[in-house]
Amino acid sequence: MVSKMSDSSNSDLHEEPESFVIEKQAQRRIFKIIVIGDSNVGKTCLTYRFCSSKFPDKTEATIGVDFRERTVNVEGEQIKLQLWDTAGQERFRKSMVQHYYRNVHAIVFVYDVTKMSSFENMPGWIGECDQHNLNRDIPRILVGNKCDEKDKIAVNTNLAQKFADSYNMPLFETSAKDDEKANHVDAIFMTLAHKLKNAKPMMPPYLTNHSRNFNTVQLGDSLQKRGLERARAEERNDSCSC
Ligand SMILES: Nc1nc2c(ncn2[C@@H]2O[C@H](COP(=O)(O)OP(=O)(O)OP(=O)(O)O)[C@@H](O)[C@H]2O)c(=O)[nH]1
Repeated sequence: MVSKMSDSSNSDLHEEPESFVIEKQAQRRIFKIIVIGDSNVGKTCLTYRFCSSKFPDKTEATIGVDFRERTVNVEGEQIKLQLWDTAGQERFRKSMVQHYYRNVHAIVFVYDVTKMSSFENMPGWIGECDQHNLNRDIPRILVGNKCDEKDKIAVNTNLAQKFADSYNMPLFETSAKDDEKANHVDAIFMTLAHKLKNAKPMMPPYLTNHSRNFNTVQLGDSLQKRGLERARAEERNDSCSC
């Protein structure tokens, strides 16, 4: 069973005096990344792969949210990525939803490449972020998981890429399960870490004002779906032989 909280650090702090370690940790920037998408797409496995460097033996549907952390070195700075692995099932999300969306620094949207409905639901997840006033400028990444299931692929790369482009997000197709893709999973989160490091300096989440109000315009459902429709239309044009 996966652990609720793990911190895999690549720093060599163990050899430093305790007071120095505490001081260094106090200065360390923490970035909150939420991982969202349908139930069963592999959010828990992806975050576990990144934080514990392995595929979990067994997982159960996430209830509310699980947290995992990993400290990474980005261009000489130790930054802590705090991953919020959110429940995909509506009944396990309800009570926690407000907490997910506070003080978010980056978002990872996950779908299952073997399940078209999980991709088709992406506009809904993006819409949920908009409804909670998440700024469109915060880094976002689209991840198609379970690429190891080569015979079952239902969402082709071209369609996913067009969709990602329409939202200005990078697309990563990967597998939390495939050991050979472990570096790839790391690359996804490290891409975000680099983007976050170079963003404006931010206060750690525990120092920010939780009741902050945002003025982002909320987008309607129809606008959310337009990205998916546009990706589909462009794909039809691409595959037309005329
Ligand atoms: N083949 C394959 N199976 C995977 C992969 N990642 C996850 N799985 C399996 O997919 C199932 C769901 O994985 P989870 O990580 O629990 O999915 P989740 O998105 O966190 O689900 P919720 O907690 O309900 O939101 C499990 O049986 C995993 O073993 C992958 O990369 N490849």
